[in-house]
Amino acid sequence: MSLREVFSLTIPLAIAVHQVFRRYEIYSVSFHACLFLVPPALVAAHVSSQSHSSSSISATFVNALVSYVAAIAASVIVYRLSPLHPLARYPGPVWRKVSMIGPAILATSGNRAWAFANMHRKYGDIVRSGPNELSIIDPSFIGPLLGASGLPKGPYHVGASVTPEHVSMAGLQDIPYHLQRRRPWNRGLNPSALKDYQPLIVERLQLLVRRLHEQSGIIDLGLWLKYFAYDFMSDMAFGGGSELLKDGDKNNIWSIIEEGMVFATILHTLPWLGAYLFKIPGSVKPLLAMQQTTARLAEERFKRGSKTRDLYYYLSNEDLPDKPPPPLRELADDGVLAVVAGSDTASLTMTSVFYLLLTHPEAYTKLQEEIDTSYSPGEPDAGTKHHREMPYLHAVINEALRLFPPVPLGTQRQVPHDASPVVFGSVVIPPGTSVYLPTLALHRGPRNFTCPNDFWPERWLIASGQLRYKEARRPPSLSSLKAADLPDFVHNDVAFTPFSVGPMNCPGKGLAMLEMRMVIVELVKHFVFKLRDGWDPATYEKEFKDYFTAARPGLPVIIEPR
Ligand code: HEM
Repeated sequence: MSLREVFSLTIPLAIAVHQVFRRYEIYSVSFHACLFLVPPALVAAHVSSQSHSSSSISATFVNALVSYVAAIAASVIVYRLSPLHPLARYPGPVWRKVSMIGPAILATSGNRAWAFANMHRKYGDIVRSGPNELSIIDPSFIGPLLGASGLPKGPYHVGASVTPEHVSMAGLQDIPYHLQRRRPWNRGLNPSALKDYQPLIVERLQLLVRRLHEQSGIIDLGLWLKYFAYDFMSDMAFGGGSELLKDGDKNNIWSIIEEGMVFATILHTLPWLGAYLFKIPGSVKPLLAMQQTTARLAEERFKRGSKTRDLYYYLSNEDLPDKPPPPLRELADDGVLAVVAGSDTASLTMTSVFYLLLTHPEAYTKLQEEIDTSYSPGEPDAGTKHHREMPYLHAVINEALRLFPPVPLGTQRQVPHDASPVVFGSVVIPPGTSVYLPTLALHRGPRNFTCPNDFWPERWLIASGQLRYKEARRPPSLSSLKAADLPDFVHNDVAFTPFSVGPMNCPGKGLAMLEMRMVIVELVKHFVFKLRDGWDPATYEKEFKDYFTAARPGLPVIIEPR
């Protein structure tokens, strides 16, 4: 039988299989193997049984397999670029419409969130950022898509999990199950739980201040903030167990987290790839190292039982004696969430705050004055009672979160495959579409914020009515203008989403804000920081990378006690 006859069977088969299975997202190697191997095997068996030629069944199978896979690939590409695709009406780069492989390669560079911002500048508010993915920066979509009646999480976390059953609470796509798993997190991060965590911050903060006093010359402030954040997170989540501030990072825990997040980001982009890589020993070593390390912390904590009311006290239902603890597997899967969400994000924001203060001396002086006025010299360390009277502190933190959001792209949502399309006016989001509302692009969009790329804490005071626009200190790009020539002041709070929005947003916001305020106040009270001479401040923005949570360069500073 000729090749032409083999093709006449495999090509229609490939097109039919593509049309049936394009509606499903199945991350199973054995399922994929059946899908790719069984049809060509059937063709080869059929052709060989009919043929009197001398070519072997294995040669026929190879021909059938190659033509079948090539026909599937062609069918996928043609369909994705065709006007028949449900997202055909949305603009976007062709390479993104064709496959997620290009976006996954881009993700390795850490420039994903910046690329989304650029894409929106070129293509507008709604961009097709993947074959079945939209990115939207029209802020009026934030409430409907993320709010109480919003969409479930997208499939991105599934790819970075050892199996689809080992997804942390943050990646659960089934809304009722997600909200059920979320309840103990809400209890463990509510204001009454925070009262128990506050003394832990104080203790670690005093140690941080002591350790910084012992340093001389140039230090990496970012590294010390990572040590602090990790030690505090260990106390808060697992009842202790980490001493980075005392001993340094001997077990390379921060490298384990940072390398693991790079892999996680690639697999977020190509969730099906995870199903393969987790089966190949050594191929996702950094990601496995991160997951195994964090799962071990959670398991050990669970076995120890609670000594204090830490986060796992709530996650294991120890606060609800009538309720049995959840399975150990769930507690272990959430370990990564406690560690990454609980330490990486807050330490990043504190580093951004100091970077911004040190590159904007006027703002640094203003914050120092506010802190010095609020806290009298003899006052006990690390009190929080003045936080409410410190608008500039709040403004500086917000501005750091705006310019350098710790989850730069935000998180993914998806219209379920079996749901109806989501319709807003003329915009239709078909079933199976993943959606991003990219945080960095929203935060740096001129339609949402005046001079969006400038560090200008005063904007928050103007927006809250505490300062008049025309009388406020201005950012460099407005400084030469007369008051009468100033552009309208734009400040769209809805577009400020560092902690996301709705019932699946960040439950750690209150804790993060408390921790960040306490640390910034204490450090500014105790030390004068100066950037190391010769360090190029542009490095920070250049090296601020999106690996789901953000990676950042070190912050080399000289410190002197005040
Ligand atoms: C500056 C600090 C922080 C920022 C900017 C931040 C931001 C975020 C964002 C954007 C999400 C995604 C929410 C979504 O999918 O809609 C998230 C989720 C989450 N964060 Fe935070 N976070 C911070 C600190 C913390 C802290 C200290 C904790 C405490 C452990 C925490 C715990 C969590 C948890 C458990 C989730 C998953 C929520 C869910 O899926 O229901 N975060 N965070």
